[in-house]
Amino acid sequence: KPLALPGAHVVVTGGSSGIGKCIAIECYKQGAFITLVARNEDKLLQAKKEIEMHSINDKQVVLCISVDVSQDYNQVENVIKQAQEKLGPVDMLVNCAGMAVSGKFEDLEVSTFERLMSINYLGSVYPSRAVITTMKERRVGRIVFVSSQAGQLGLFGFTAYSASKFAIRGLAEALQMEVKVKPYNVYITVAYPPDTDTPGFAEENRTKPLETRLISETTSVCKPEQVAKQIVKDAIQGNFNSSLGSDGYMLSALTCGMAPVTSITEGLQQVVTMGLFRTIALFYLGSFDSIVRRCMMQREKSENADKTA
Ligand SMILES: NC(=O)C1=CN([C@@H]2O[C@H](COP(=O)(O)OP(=O)(O)OC[C@H]3O[C@@H](n4cnc5c(N)ncnc54)[C@H](OP(=O)(O)O)[C@@H]3O)[C@@H](O)[C@H]2O)C=CC1
Ligand SMILES: CCCCCCCCCCCCCCCC(=O)[C@@H](N)CO
Repeated sequence: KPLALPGAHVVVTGGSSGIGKCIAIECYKQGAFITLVARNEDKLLQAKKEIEMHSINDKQVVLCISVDVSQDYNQVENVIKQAQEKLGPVDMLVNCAGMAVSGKFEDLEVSTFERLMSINYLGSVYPSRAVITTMKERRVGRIVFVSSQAGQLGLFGFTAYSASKFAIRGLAEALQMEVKVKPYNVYITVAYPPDTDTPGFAEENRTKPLETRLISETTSVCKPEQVAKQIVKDAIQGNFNSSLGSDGYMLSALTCGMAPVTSITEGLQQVVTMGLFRTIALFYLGSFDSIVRRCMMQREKSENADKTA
């Protein structure tokens, strides 16, 4: 039942940087052929070189495609066709292209809501839509969506980002029910990574509100290699949920809702731990509220000091 990566064609959107690049490396190390999809060509070529250093045989190929996954469906469909002509039908698609912008609701531009929804949500719909028919016909396939812990709970500063990451889950839950029926043999995975040390994370931190930073620090920053390993493992296995670390585990159990279970053990664990994790969550929520209150008082204080000065 697990997908065999040797010789498989894996497409990674956002594969030129951060988590996506590490996912590509992880698959390449296990013998896959890779298509990287992102916009900037220099970054793509740089990543290709880096990935190729991990080859395990001399047949392996890394193909680069420069396209914006969030703009035009026909364009996305065309580049996927090109990739399939060169490396064969897509066995696994990893939707990792995405970005985060944080700020208070009233401080975010309206265009930021549109942009994050385009990149994080529609940018996952288009490539998936372009590969699904062939996957169902061939009765082989994995589609991975990279959401976020911020796609499991809403938090201060992430009105635009959390919504776009929650949307991915709705898509994945619905799609999963369409494809999992045995004959199709297509499996959907949603990953919920914590803060991860990537170029995108460094960029996002330059404008992050203090509240968002302090609340996020509840979970520690992970290495992208570690996150990638877990995601690839869960995707190969066909697990619907992919999370990392003890807080990742707790969050996924707590927010399982009507998500499908992959094993009886997973279902039993959710049933047994739900009450306990909700209790723990209430304490976390209390601490988040007090962070927000403290920051507000701090701000008022410094504003008053400015006025008197
Ligand atoms: N780092 C973190 O803390 C976390 C990240 N995530 C999610 O993981 C994913 C990857 O994050 P991370 O590795 O940090 O990001 P990076 O910013 O390091 O990399 C983003 C990648 O996506 C590509 N990309 C961005 N926009 C588009 C687009 N419109 N079309 C095609 N490619 C695009 C970028 O290339 P280019 O700009 O050249 O197009 C780049 O390859 C994102 O979806 C993010 O939300 C989830 C949880 C935590
Ligand atoms: C039982 C309950 C356990 C509760 C644990 C709560 C932990 C909350 C922390 C939320 C962190 C959000 C990280 C977002 C990462 C991300 O996507 C950005 N870096 C954007 O890239």
